[in-house]
Amino acid sequence: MSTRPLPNIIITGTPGTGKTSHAELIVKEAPAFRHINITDFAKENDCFDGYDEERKSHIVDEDKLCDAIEPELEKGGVIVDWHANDLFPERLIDLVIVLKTDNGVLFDRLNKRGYAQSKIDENIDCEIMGIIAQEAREGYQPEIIVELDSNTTDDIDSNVERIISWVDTWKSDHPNGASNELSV
Ligand SMILES: Nc1ncnc2c1ncn2[C@@H]1O[C@H](COP(=O)(O)OP(=O)(O)OP(=O)(O)O)[C@@H](O)[C@H]1O
Repeated sequence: MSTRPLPNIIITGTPGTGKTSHAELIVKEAPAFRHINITDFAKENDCFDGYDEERKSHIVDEDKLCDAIEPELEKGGVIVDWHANDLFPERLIDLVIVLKTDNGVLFDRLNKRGYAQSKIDENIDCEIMGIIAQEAREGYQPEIIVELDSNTTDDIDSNVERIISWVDTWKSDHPNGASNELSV
């Protein structure tokens, strides 16, 4: 039976909420983890299926992506960084962090990136409606989903501290790792 010695954690949220900032700090504090930015991973593993001109973004072939990432998740210790979250196999995911940012703060971050107004509006609407948290609830058990504020750099520090402390608890609860098989 294959096991993972470290948990897999999804860091998700509307674009600009701070997924990459959190993932990078977690890996700095806990170097046994690997940060996988799904946009980069999809590019490296040829998982794109066309380009959305309107949104100016690549369309990901989710089946291909799942096939490519599954062996990585089976090894454990992956921090998945992506706005979509419910396509990763539930049996391989231990914690889902949904980052939330106040509208005004998010607007400033996206505006600073030079996003078109339509793209800013789309992302702010996504945040207001809680689309990403809803998606997480559809894909995973409620007890592994945690919503955290990401408005300030102090939030990043305290969130990362909380996540590292959760990892320590997970490790003591799973001295032999977690099973990669589906539990029935
Ligand atoms: N909690 C925070 N406090 C202050 N600044 C933040 C915070 N979170 C993110 N930022 C800033 O907002 C910008 C976007 O952050 P980041 O790239 O981490 O977001 P993201 O969710 O990974 O975005 P994307 O989905 O587009 O990759 C960066 O300039 C980052 O420094």
